[in-house]
Amino acid sequence: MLAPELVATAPNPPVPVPVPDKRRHAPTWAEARRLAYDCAGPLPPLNVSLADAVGRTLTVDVRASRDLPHYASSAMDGWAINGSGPWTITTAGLPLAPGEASVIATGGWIPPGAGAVLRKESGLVREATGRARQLALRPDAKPSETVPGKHIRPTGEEATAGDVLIRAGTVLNPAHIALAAVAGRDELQVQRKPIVAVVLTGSEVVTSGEPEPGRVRDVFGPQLDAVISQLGGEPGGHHRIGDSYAEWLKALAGGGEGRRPDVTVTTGGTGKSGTDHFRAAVDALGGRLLLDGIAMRPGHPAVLAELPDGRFIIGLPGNPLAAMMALMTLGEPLLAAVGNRPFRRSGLMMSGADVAPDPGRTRLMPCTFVHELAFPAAHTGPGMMRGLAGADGYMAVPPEGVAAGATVPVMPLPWTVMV
Ligand SMILES: Nc1nc2c(c(=O)[nH]1)N[C@H]1C(S)=C(S)[C@@H](COP(=O)(O)OP(=O)(O)OC[C@H]3O[C@@H](n4cnc5c(N)ncnc54)[C@H](O)[C@@H]3O)O[C@H]1N2
Ligand code: MOO
Repeated sequence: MLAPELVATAPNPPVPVPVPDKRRHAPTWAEARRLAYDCAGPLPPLNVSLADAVGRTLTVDVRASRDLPHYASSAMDGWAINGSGPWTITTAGLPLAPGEASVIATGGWIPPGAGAVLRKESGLVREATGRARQLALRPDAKPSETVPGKHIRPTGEEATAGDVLIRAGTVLNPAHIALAAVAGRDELQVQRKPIVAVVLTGSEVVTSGEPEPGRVRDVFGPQLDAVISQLGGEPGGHHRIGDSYAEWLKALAGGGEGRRPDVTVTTGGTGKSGTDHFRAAVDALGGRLLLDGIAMRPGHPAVLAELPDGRFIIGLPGNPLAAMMALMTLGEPLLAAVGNRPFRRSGLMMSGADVAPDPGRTRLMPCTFVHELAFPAAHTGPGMMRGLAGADGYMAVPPEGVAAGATVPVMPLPWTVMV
């Protein structure tokens, strides 16, 4: 559905990102995406078992260390034969002299001297008292049944030693894993996925049932791990805190239970009220803000920070749609960079509707794709989920707006394009 402009570029090494200057305008949506990609470098690779390698990206070519198959084998149940018959049946698995045959099963090793395999349906065994059993070609069998090489799978038929079987950069599917097993591998070297922890804030948030007035049902807990996985991350656990500075500091410092995350995503607390502690906690931990606000709506208070230990922190605003648009803007490129994947450029689609100008900011509008046109969805207030739930992607409408029929940048949603 997306236009071919949705192309990828090669990963770049991380580039130094200047500390945001408060006097400067907030970066645009496009600048914020690029900055989130450029600020991070890929994690080192790791070796995993074949079972754990599916869906991961291979980092070194898998080559055949020897010919595949590594021995000539029978393609049929029958007899290995030497010559054109009749044959004397001898012990299986031993070299065959001219005029000898021995029983062989499909996949069985072809003994030295065997020139072909006669399949069971084409042979006739004659019992001979006091003598070895005799094998003959059935009168109705094709004469070609005994030509050299018949029903033999030769050595190296699938690959020659040194052939590249799976290229580095391949996202491994189950058949790749099976091929690696055929090549004798027990482990594969793959790109490590970033571990992404979530810190959910807000003392008004409840996690089950229908909340009282003044309380809200948590929209992030149920969806974030799935989205993180779809963006190429490995969910690293949830931590719920209230609105106190001490809780924020402890949560961002980490060091508690579980694996050390590469990225922490926080929800809420990006505003400038007394209960919004993101910036103060990052500062107290010696971290720096790489980005503080984006010229877009919704999601403008989004923040991106880096701690001295190299951990990235993405601060999502509390408003549900604003948070998810901020995650698409910052999380998608950051996880791509850390996961050694290319930067995803936006596609271009024709807008199905007029969208009015909104000077100074990009509007991120969940949209549906109908007959190659992108239509803004309904129910897309910053606090809503309904519009996003029915959307195919989101439009990034520039400040000057867009007329129906004109092209507009469009991005897929993580669940409409899997990584
Ligand atoms: N005076 C101003 N007030 C606000 C501004 C502003 O510029 N000046 N910006 C507004 C915008 S835009 C946004 S977005 C929010 C950002 O708020 P925070 O990131 O500080 O988030 P909170 O204040 O904690 O919560 C905002 C909103 O989101 C709800 N929320 C939080 N967590 C959850 C959750 N897990 N599930 C569902 N809903 C959640 C929370 O209850 C609030 O309604 O600030 C605006 N205000
Ligand atoms: O911009 Mo807020 O981020 O609309 O909800």
